[in-house]
Amino acid sequence: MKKYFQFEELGTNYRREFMGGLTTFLAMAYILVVNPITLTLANIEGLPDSMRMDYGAVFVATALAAAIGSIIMGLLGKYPLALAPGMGLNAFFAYTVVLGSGIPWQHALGAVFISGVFFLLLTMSGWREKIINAIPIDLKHAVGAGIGLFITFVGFTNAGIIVNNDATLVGLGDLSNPNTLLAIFGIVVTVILMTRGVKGGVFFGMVLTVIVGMIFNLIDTPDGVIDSVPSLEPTFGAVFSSFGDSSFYTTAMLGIVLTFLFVDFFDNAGTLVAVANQAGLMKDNKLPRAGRALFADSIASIAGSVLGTSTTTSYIESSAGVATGAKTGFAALVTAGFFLLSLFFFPLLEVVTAPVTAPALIIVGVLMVSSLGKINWSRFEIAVPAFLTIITMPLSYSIATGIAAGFIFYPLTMIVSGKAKEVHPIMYFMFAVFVGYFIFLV
Ligand SMILES: Nc1nc2[nH]cnc2c(=O)[nH]1
Repeated sequence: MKKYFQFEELGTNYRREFMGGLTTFLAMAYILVVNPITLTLANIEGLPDSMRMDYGAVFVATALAAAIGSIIMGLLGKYPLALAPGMGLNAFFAYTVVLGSGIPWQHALGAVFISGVFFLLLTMSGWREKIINAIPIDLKHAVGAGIGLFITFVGFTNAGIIVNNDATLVGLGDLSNPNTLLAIFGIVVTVILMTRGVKGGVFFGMVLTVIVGMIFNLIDTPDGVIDSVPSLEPTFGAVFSSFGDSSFYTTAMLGIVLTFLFVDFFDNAGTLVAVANQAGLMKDNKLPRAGRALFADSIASIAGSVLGTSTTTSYIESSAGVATGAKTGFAALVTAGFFLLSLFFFPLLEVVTAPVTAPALIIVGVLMVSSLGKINWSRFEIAVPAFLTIITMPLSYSIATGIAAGFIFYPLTMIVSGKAKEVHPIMYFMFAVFVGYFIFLV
C-alpha cells in the first residue's frame, strides 16, 4: 500500500494521510445535508410531489456517489482529491432545470448521465489531458488563486460575515450574530493553530469550533448516533426512464447537457490543477495521471446520475486535507470510507454546521492564493488574462466562468503583443469554445 501510493518519495505517512482524508471529509460533509435540501426543492413551498426527489434517497445517492468517485480517484488518479455532487451544478439542476423550466427531475438526471458519457469519451480520446497541458502555467496558477478567492467567498457567506446588500451587491454581515461569532472564533483558532505550524490545524480548528458551539447551544448535541440507511429505491435507475420518453429529446435539453458538460469539465480540470499544485504534485508544470483523474470524475458523474444526484465533481475542499498534510490517493480513500460510514451515522453529521466549515474554507483560500506569487505580473499580456480569471470566479460565483473570461483574453493579448506563436493551438480552439459559451449564456 505504502509503495503503491509512494509514501516515501512524497514524504508522507498513514497518520498524515488519514488526518488529511478526515479533514477533507469534514470540510465536505455539509453536502450530505445541503444536496438533499437543494435537489428536493425543500425550501420551495406548494410544489406537486412529482417535482420533488425523495430526500432520503438523494442523501444515500450523495454519499454513494461521493464514495465511488473518491475511491476511483484515490486508486487510479492517486491524488488526494475527494469528489461529491458539486454545489454550482446542483443549484442549476434544481432551480434552473426542474423549477425554472418545469423539466422532470428524471430528465434532468438523464442530462447529467449524457454529459458524463461525453466527458468520458473526451477523456478516453486523450483530448482532456492535452487541453489541460496546453494551458500556460501562469493561467494555471491564476485558476488556483481564483478558486481560492471563490472558496473564501463561499466560506464568508456561509458564516454570515459577508451578506447580500441591495445597494452594493455585497456587504459586511451582522457580526454580533451568535453563529457568525462562532465562525469568527473558528477562524481565529484555526489561524493560531496554523501559524504555530500544528499539523492538522484545520481539522482541530473544526473540532474546537464544534465543542464551543455545543457549549453555547449553537450546535445541537446529536439525538442519537446511528440510524438506519434510507431506501435508494425512489431515485435509483430513474434516469433510464427518461431515455424512452420522446419529450426528453429537445433543443433545450441539448443546451442543458452542454452546460453540465462544460462546467463539469473545466471545474474538474481547474480543481485538479489547483489541488495538485498545492500538494506539490505537478511535474515540469504538467499533471501526471491527469487522464486517470479525469476518468474518475466522469465515471463519478455517470454513477451519480444512476444513483439519483446531480453532477459529481472533484471538490476544492480537498485542499483542506492537503493543508493538513495529505499528498496521496490514500487520503481520498479515507474520505470515501467516511462517506460510506456517514450512511449509518447521519444524526452525528448534524454538528457539522456552516460556522464549523466556514473557517476551513476561508483558511484554504489563504493557502490557495499563494500561487499569485508565481504569476508573471510584469508581462501585461499575461497579467490581464490572469487577473480576469482570478477576479471573475468569485464575482460570477462560477469557477467555469472565471476560466472562460481568462481564456478569451489570453489569445487576444498574446496576438496583440506579437506573441501569437507562443499560444498553443488548443488555446485558440478554447477561445472559440468559450466565446460560444458566452453567446449560449445570452
Ligand atoms: N471545485 C468545486 N468544489 C466544490 N465544492 C463544493 N461545490 C463545488 C463545486 O461545484 N466545484
